[in-house]
Amino acid sequence: MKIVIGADHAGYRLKEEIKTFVAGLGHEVTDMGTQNEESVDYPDFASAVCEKVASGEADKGILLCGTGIGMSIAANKIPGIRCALVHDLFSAKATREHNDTNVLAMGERVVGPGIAQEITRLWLETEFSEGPRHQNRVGKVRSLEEKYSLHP
Ligand SMILES: O=C(CO)[C@H](O)[C@H](O)[C@H](O)COP(=O)(O)O
Repeated sequence: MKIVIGADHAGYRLKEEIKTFVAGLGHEVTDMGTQNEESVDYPDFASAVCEKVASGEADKGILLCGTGIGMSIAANKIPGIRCALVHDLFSAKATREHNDTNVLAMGERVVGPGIAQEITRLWLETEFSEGPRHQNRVGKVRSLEEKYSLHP
């Protein structure tokens, strides 16, 4: 898969770990920065990553910041993005199966690199459950996006 990854200063070190890990799984990884621990603003990197996913240039995105919260809030503002903030293996699997998430957010100040790698592996390898109830619900999420982008 084509994976695009990005982080702010508080997620930079975890980004470097996850980038190497994902490339080692055989995926093509594009790094949208940041490239050091100097203070930057997470929405800039959330949008850089999510625009590539929303346009179809990348299959999935991974975002890292201190908590993952700011990244996930910003990512979910972008049409076509379903981003999950995940810090456990159960949610990593469930959010692919139930929500068909296309962006994963994690917090470097919350989880260590070992669990973050296993979350990433499970999230990347889990398919969306094609069951009609999940398709229906994801369809309703898309409808909300259309409704509120027309009537902010
Ligand atoms: O989620 C976040 C903000 O909601 C991120 O954790 C940021 O990385 C965090 O705010 C950075 O904080 P800092 O004090 O500027 O390092």
